[in-house]
Amino acid sequence: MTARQPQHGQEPLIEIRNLTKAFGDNQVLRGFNLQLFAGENVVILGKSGSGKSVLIKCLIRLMEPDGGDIQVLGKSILGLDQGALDRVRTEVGFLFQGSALYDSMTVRENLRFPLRRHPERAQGVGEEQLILASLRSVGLEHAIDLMPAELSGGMKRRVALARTLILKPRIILYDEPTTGLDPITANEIIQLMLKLQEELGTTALIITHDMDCARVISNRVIILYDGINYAEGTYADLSRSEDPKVRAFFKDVNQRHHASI
Ligand SMILES: Nc1ncnc2c1ncn2[C@@H]1O[C@H](COP(=O)(O)OP(=O)(O)OP(=O)(O)O)[C@@H](O)[C@H]1O
Repeated sequence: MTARQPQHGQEPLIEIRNLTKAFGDNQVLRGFNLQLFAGENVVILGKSGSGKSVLIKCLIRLMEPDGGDIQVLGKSILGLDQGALDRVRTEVGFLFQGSALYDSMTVRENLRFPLRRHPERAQGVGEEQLILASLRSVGLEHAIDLMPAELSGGMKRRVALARTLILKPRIILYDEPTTGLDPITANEIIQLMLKLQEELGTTALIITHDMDCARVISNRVIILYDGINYAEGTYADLSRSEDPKVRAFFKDVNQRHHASI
């Protein structure tokens, strides 16, 4: 399966304008811009320490930016109070790096957790039905009574994804979705992400180091370099770029490619 081409609507679901963030003298974001349109998978590539996590944390206000603006579904989120922010967060699901399941809870209880914070999502359907439907969408209905310790790494990632999906977010932020998985399991997660894009029409912003993931999943790639959106394009376009900083990202991939022909 390959990434479905999105229909670019008029309004981006997320728009980041001129975002800045520093820690003392360390100016991490220096005017980052991004538009995320309905139905697309956008990958942000950046080397270690370039500010990818800072960017995604600002996007859900786990961290306050110093300047710029972040609009989600047409509204600036920077001035929102906690209640309004919680409502926005039901539209923006976040898949944490490493799954972050509660170890002392079963899969069912892990999935019930977000519903307790947002009971309105289960109204008229019922918690159990939503939990089952969400597990079904990741192919893990049978794991409902298991504990996280009984799951493989790939299953944990899928349960975490089901927990994110249960609130039916329009946008999913994936933080390194394939890190720590073997190549076969990583590919299963990538295929699942594509299936969700296809079947549920989700829109995704994906932070990754994994060039295979970026190649397969992305409709568009943005390179975060020196605190800005340094380069942008399809994976295929960027992989042919003459810019030395962009080429550095694709060097290993291109070498592998040339070695195999
Ligand atoms: N809470 C913080 N306090 C001080 N400095 C921070 C904080 N969070 C991040 N930084 C700094 O911001 C910079 C960017 O960090 P960030 O974690 O966003 O990088 P990254 O691109 O996600 O890296 P990686 O790919 O290794 O996860 C780093 O120099 C880091 O030390």
